[in-house]
Amino acid sequence: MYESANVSDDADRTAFRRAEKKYKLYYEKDSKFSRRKKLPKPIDLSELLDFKLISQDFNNNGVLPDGIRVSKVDSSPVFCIENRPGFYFIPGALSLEEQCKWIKESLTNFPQPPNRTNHNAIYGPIADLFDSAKDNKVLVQEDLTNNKWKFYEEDDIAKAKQSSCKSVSASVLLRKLRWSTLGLQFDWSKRNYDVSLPHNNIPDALCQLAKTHAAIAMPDGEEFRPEGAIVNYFGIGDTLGGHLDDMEADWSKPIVSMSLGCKAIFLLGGKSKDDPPHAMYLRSGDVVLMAGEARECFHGVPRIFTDEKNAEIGALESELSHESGHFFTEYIKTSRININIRQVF
Ligand SMILES: O=C(O)CCC(=O)C(=O)O
Ligand SMILES: [Fe+2]
Repeated sequence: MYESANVSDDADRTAFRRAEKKYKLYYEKDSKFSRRKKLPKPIDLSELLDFKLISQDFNNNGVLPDGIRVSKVDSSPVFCIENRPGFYFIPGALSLEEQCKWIKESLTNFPQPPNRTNHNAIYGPIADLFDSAKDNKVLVQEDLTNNKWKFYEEDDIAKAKQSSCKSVSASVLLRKLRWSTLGLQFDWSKRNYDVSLPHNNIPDALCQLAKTHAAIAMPDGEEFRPEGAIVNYFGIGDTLGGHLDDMEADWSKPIVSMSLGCKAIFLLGGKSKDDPPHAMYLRSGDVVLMAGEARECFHGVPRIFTDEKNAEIGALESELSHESGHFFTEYIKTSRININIRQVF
């Protein structure tokens, strides 16, 4: 599912694949700037749905583009796409304060054991990754036979080098953090929930937030039960390939998906990858729900924007640096985090 920049694509077999390729980050090859600074190739953004603009237009003039409906007009509107029943878009659902809170949690607490991350397979459980990165620590392999790793102060690293232990800096590991799992642990190798793995419940505040936003997509009289969540971390050039989330038992229940940090392009395809996808922006604070038929639709993230103009995180950056210092801000300047919350059973 995950890809990094510079991976060459297969043939453009499907409409979904062609859209992924259209929006993905490629760099100019022969730019005169190329030796100093890699220059992203320009892309055509004219076909993107922009729910922030749609929302402004709706609030000011009561008009909607063809094919877009409003599902509920409460304090803020929830938008639907006519030919994608079960898909809901809530622009700016999270306040700046909420965005800051969940960015910080995603970097500090969510990757803590027993929650699993993409690093588990190589290093085993890693505690305190964020603080260790902040303190310039280095993870050193202490015991080759049992694959045991431990953080050391940078100054102690000479010892490790002498004894030719493998080592990797915490800041590199933080940059390479691609996912963590909350609540019931999802096993990516088997693409299944492994209920035998130790786990903590999803934090109450996150459950409450998910329940509130899920309500509009829930079958009448039922309340959403958050049981598992996957946190995706995107750096420059990272993408999430077209996929279905089909390991949950009851597809009438929504996946609640929150966007944090740099703006992204989201592709919502149909039930076949041959169906041309809708492309739309996802900004920090947007919430998307996928329930019912939309659970059967291929979707993915071919692009995040990390340049100042397109990332659209000015307000978030100043709020975050104001309340939490520059380390979180530096991370989020070139990153996007997505928290998607699921009812598993
Ligand atoms: O990053 C996103 O917005 C989508 C994430 C997603 O589809 C997933 O984790 O299954
Ligand atoms: Fe997904």
